Amino acid sequence: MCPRHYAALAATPIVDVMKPSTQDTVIEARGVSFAYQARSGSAKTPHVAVRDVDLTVRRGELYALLGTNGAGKTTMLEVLEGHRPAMAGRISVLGGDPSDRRHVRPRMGIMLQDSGLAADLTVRETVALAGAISGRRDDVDKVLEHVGISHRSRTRAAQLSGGEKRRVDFAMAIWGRPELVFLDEPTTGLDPASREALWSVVDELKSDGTAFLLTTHYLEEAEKHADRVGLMHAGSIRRQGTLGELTEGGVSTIRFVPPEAVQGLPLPLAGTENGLAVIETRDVQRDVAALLAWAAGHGHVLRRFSVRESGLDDIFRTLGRRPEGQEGKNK
Ligand SMILES: Nc1ncnc2c1ncn2[C@@H]1O[C@H](COP(=O)(O)OP(=O)(O)OP(=O)(O)O)[C@@H](O)[C@H]1O
Repeated sequence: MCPRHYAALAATPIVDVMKPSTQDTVIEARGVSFAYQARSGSAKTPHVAVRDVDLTVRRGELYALLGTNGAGKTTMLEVLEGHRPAMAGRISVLGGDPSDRRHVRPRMGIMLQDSGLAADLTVRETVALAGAISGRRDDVDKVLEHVGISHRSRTRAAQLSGGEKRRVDFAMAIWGRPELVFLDEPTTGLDPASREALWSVVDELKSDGTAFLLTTHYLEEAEKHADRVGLMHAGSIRRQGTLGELTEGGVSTIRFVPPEAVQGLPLPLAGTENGLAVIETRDVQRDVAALLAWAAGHGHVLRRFSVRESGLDDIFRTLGRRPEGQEGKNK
């Protein structure tokens, strides 16, 4: 779409509901755009935060929407949650219009970046109240236990730590095991054990068929738990696919402390880093085998030997580099 088209977006908010392509499709977005209206000043050009995004999330799948700061991830989530009307494109969430609260509320859980808990309510009251409004049934004590916050059930929200508040937010989102859960940076502020506990609940619900749409800045969490990943920059999805598809053909690195007076390495050195020799490879298995055979044959011990596969962070670094207008359309 041309910039002039985007300039017209803010005048015509629409929610064009589409029929999902398959029975398993929980979220389907085609060509979705959203622009924030300029509030003051002479410039009336809206700020396009999401442009022409295609995205599909299927039953039992975790889709991670990753990207640079200000890329438009939260805005896209808010459109799909039904909190902001898309200004172009077509959407189906749970087979209907995400702004139709009666349709989606009983089937969808949302963990916002900052939910703003009522300071005066206890943990138990907060989760029970959110559960009652959700239209889904569950047992408050079981839910608190499930997310590891039952020891604070009688504590008022105002007295909770940041990480404890996140667990309460998570409890409200998964109440009643919804079909679809939005997680906006769910593990920010959680210690490593609490993160692991949250992911084990997500994995369990996923295996039961719950679909998740996640945003996070923790790439390693997306690498570990996402079935598919979309990488966003400046409002568009620049790359989209499984981790394998996204990292295919990427460069992996082998590192080790070079043996004294090393000579005749079977592979070229890419350089050294903090005293470690670094070898870059596109065929890890072949090159690791060659290196270890060489070391064994010459009686060398390769201390601190490690292999780092090409990952999302490698793609991330190149995200902002693609010239505007030349990026491929997401799948
Ligand atoms: N209420 C608003 N009014 C105007 N512009 C906004 C508003 N909220 C967000 N924006 C702008 O829209 C763009 C996308 O913001 P958004 O919060 O969706 O990005 P994000 O990818 O979630 O960022 P982050 O990773 O930093 O949380 C940014 O340029 C931001 O400044």
